[in-house]
Amino acid sequence: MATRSDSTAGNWWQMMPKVELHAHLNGSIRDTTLLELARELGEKGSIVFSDVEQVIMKNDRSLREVFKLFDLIHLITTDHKTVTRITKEVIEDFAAENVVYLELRTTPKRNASIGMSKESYLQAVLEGLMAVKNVDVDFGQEVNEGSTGNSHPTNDVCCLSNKKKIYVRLLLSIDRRESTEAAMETVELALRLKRSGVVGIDLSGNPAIGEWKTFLPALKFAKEEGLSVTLHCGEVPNSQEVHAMLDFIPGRIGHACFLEEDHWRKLKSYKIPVEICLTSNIRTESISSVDVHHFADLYESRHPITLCTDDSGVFSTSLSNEFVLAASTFGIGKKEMYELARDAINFIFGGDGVKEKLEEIFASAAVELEISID
Ligand SMILES: CC(C)=CCNc1ncnc2c1ncn2[C@@H]1O[C@H](COP(=O)(O)O)[C@@H](O)[C@H]1O
Ligand SMILES: [Zn+2]
Repeated sequence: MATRSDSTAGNWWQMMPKVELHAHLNGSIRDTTLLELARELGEKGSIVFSDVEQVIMKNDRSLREVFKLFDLIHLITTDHKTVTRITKEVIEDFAAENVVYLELRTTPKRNASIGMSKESYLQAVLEGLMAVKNVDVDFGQEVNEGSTGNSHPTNDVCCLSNKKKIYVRLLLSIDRRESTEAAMETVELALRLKRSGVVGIDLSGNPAIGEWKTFLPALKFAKEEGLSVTLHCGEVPNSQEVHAMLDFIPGRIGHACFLEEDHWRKLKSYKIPVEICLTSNIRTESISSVDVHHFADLYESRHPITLCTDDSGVFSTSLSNEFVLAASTFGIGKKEMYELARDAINFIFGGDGVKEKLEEIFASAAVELEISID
């Protein structure tokens, strides 16, 4: 894998504030970290390092291979200490390229052999947010119930003025391998952690596995209880499921690669925002080449869209890189790309207070970026 700090992204694109709404924690892991952890496990004899190295270093991956890689990543990363480390690094990496608001999603995992429950997995993620040192992280945690003071403290409230700041909110993913009960457990966990920055639920995992009716009760419950929901939708051809997903009217959908004409009509009439992951779709061959990507049609028809990385580590990309790719492929100017980045504020699952702050950040960045906003 190439490194994710991409020299082609250029400075202006890195400087531009960005909103990332579709990033999987374990897919955003630094490849240097993944290799280091794999080497350690190899030395302990738990895995054969050279086998792992081969899978990690492979650049083009089919859908099946991507999910094989995820199983491997989970084998390497899933203990509390490592989850904390990865979370910390992922936040630092996004903040370094001026992502100012990040909705980070992850699948709470249970691993009885190391005493891990879905809840303790999430605690390890929260510790990762707290562990970030070089950036202020506002993760929406309400510490002092009933207090009229700052209900959104950061990891380090003492030094706010000197550091970059990133707003981070969490989405808990339901894996398509899971049962209705397991999905429900994740939603209940999300509800318990609402005060710790969890704002919604995602449905992801291998799209060739699982049935919509298995997840629907948990997703309905999430919606009824005020959690926002985003769905991986149309990653493979599955007309019935796409219809059912759109009729659920989720807060957003991701990918939308295999939608047919009547799906597009429905999507547009419901105005459901789409998380666009260009590099991911090309790498997994869901879309044959970037110039025929549905981004173009959605952008031209002014449908709500937002550019995202999906798995910046696995697909060797960055959000700045996704903006460069869209701008160069579709011939879109900097001002329009800035507007695309800014308009993603409308589709975040975080509250109105955060939206206002983000509007301010974008407005002041416009001056620096020499963008004149009307
Ligand atoms: C192959 C292909 C179409 C990839 C597109 N992208 C994805 N589609 C569906 N689920 C995903 C994708 N990328 C990551 N995930 C989910 O996110 C997990 C990794 O992050 P985490 O462990 O939840 O922190 C994966 O195991 C998988 O369940
Ligand atoms: Zn995804």
